[in-house]
Amino acid sequence: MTNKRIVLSSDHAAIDLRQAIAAHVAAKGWEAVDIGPTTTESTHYPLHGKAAAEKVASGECRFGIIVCGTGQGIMMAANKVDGIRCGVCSDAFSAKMIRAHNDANMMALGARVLGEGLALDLVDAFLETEFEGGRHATRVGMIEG
Ligand SMILES: O=C(CO)[C@H](O)[C@H](O)[C@H](O)COP(=O)(O)O
Repeated sequence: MTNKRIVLSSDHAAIDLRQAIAAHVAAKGWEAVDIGPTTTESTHYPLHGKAAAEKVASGECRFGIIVCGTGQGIMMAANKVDGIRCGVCSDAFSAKMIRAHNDANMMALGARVLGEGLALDLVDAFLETEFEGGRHATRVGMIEG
């Protein structure tokens, strides 16, 4: 894989977890493109989900990992950007399957849902799983319309 960049963003609810994920993926050999925010001042998750999604959709980054309180709101915002397939994960099976069957290019996590250890395991499961293609490619194509 030539593009080893992962964009990370969050809202105020998830600064610490986002920064822990950035350090974790960098230690695994990825280039972490952390687009903030850097303070815990209250902000709006749609802005940060969209900004990260645009870096994936443009090809600048291979994957995106986005975090808010639950992961749900920032996932909804990211999925509004053409070409983005983002799922919220709280378990390792789903983190693998959104890659294997759905060719997800982004993952959303909930900082008010997950402990850091589990969140980092989910990140690893996502990044270490390849898309299986075949019948799943047909279905992913149907998502794109
Ligand atoms: O958008 C969310 C739900 O999907 C996130 O959990 C946000 O982080 C949350 O709504 C922020 O809430 P706050 O009371 O403004 O900190």
